[in-house]
Amino acid sequence: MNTPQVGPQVAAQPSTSAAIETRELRKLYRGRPVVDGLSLHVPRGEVFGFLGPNGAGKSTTVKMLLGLVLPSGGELRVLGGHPADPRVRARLGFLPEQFRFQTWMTGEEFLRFHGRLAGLKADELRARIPQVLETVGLGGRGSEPLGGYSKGMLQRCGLAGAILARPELVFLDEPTSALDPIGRVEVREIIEGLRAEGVAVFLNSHLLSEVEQVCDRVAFVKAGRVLLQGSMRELMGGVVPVVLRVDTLPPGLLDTLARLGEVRHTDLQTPGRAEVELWLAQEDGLPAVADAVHQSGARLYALTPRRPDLETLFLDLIETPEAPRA
Ligand SMILES: Nc1ncnc2c1ncn2[C@@H]1O[C@H](COP(=O)(O)OP(=O)(O)OP(=O)(O)O)[C@@H](O)[C@H]1O
Repeated sequence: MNTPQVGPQVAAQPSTSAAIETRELRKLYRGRPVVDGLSLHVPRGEVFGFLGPNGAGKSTTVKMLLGLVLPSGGELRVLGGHPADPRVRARLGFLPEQFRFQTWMTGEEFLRFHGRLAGLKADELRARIPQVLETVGLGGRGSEPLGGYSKGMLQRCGLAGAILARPELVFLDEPTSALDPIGRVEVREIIEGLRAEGVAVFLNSHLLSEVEQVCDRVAFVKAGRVLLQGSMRELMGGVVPVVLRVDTLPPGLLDTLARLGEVRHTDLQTPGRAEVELWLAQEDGLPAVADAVHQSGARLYALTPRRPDLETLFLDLIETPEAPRA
């Protein structure tokens, strides 16, 4: 796949408004709240991860943001307007999790159909379709019927459809569920390419490692409420987890490390090798850790800052019965 050129050529309403803004958004099904006072803020050009357990209300939220489901209460603005407005809708892209394809169409026909619905002209589509097929790794396969595509190819084709009309905001619902590891990396690159073009991406994914790598900020939802939202660094309370690997732990080294940060885990299972996970208050603490190891006489083999671990945070939050509300 190539880095996409998908940014808005001419923004319909160039604006400083947020990509998504909701306040106390609610949806009741048969009197039961499934989205229950959801307040979100997603700036333009940001990749936003929307996380939560099954049934948390993620898809319902996305449907409301797309104007496909009517909210029961609260406010929402998408690209500064309402998603029911065709001028706003034309600037949105969407890859649903359960895509139903017209299997008798070829990939190109499918994209032409969606492009025409999005208001693109025939000559624009002639240039644009091969471009997006190339971007999603389907270059040269567009003339084949969708009925003969693999699951991964169909998901790539759906992604091509989502970015075809150069949207300013793209909703991707589990965009890599059918993809192999190479495909996942490629989709990550596409998302990064979208961000570089100033396109906002709203990403629903259960693959937390994927979200961790690509998202600027995330929100955790449970039972239709946001438990927490912020940048990865903010969510971790600003700490920098580091892993250090040494040949041995001389007496006193662990105490010194505990004065520099919080020792979270030690692994002394392997002879001739010790690993310590240390949470530092800031990155500036790293040289002092290296000095402490050196002064203790141990040999330092690795000192690796780690990105915050979303999975640990997710499980902590989701499993806490009365988790705090953002
Ligand atoms: N059309 C509907 N009618 C009645 N209940 C619905 C409807 N759509 C969703 N729900 C209910 O709303 C709740 C939230 O569903 P939703 O699909 O939004 O969750 P989700 O977070 O996307 O879940 P998953 O991760 O499993 O896809 C669920 O309990 C679901 O049964």
